[in-house]
Amino acid sequence: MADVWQSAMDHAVAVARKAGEIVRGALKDERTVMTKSCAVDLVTQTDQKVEQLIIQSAKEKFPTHRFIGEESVAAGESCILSDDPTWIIDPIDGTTNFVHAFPFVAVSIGFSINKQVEFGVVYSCLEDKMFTARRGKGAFCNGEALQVSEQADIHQAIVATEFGSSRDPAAMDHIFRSLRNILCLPVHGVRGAGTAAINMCLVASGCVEAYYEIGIHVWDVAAGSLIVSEAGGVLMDVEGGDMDLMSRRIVAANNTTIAERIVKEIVSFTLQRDDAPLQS
Ligand SMILES: O=P([O-])([O-])O[C@@H]1[C@H](O)[C@H](O)[C@@H](O)[C@H](O)[C@H]1O
Ligand SMILES: [Mg+2]
Ligand SMILES: [Mg+2]
Repeated sequence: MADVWQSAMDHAVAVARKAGEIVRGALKDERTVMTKSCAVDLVTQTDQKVEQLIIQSAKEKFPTHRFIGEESVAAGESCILSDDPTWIIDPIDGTTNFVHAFPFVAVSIGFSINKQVEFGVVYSCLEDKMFTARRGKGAFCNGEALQVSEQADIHQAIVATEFGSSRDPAAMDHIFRSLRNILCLPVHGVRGAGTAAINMCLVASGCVEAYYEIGIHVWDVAAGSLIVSEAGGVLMDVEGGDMDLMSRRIVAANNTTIAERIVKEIVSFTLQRDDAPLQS
């Protein structure tokens, strides 16, 4: 049988590369910065332009597909994951990095069918690394197969996380308590690239053992989640159990031992789900 989703994946790779060129070009110009939910939740015209490019080009080729895009949702579109083929787009993951020219910025495109990610594309545009994964077919970086680290001892691990873009004092409290717990296990180190998608690609590449965060959105992690699992890693909720793409929480690790050990140390909290009904 013909591989019906391959042409969508090929298109995602091509448009992510084009988007990356736009991002690299925009770094040469002054960037106009706007804010969304709070003073540190940044967006630029490049985020919006890149999202439009990805959605328009995919809509032309695949008119029946659905789209969830970070900047479209910010503009009031709904964020419901249905069983239909759906493109889940973060046009610039790492907008704060982009604004400051901190060199980790990604274009992230996940594609789901029946609420399951079928392929994921993360283009780390400043490193020129194209991460791809297809369900059941492995994960790759610039065509080379990826494999997670074999480390099972948390004391020998590097763990990635982020502070996110909320400064809600109660949430910060939980975040710092989790961070302290994990640092003091001790682990070898804690790192953060400033982009959820690249952190997940680092797990898939075997450079860090795990990444966790509470506060991410579906567009930050849809593509990366498949890249991690196809590289042999595992996904979990921060309280253990299955990861839920719309729950805004994730643990992505090289194996279950490391994931469960991290879960024990996370002081969890809940946020409004991505698919919560829009408030009028
Ligand atoms: O806003 P954006 O740059 O696309 O995405 C953000 C980045 O991935 C950041 O590392 C993470 O901490 C936030 O939770 C995300 O929202
Ligand atoms: Mg993002
Ligand atoms: Mg973004």
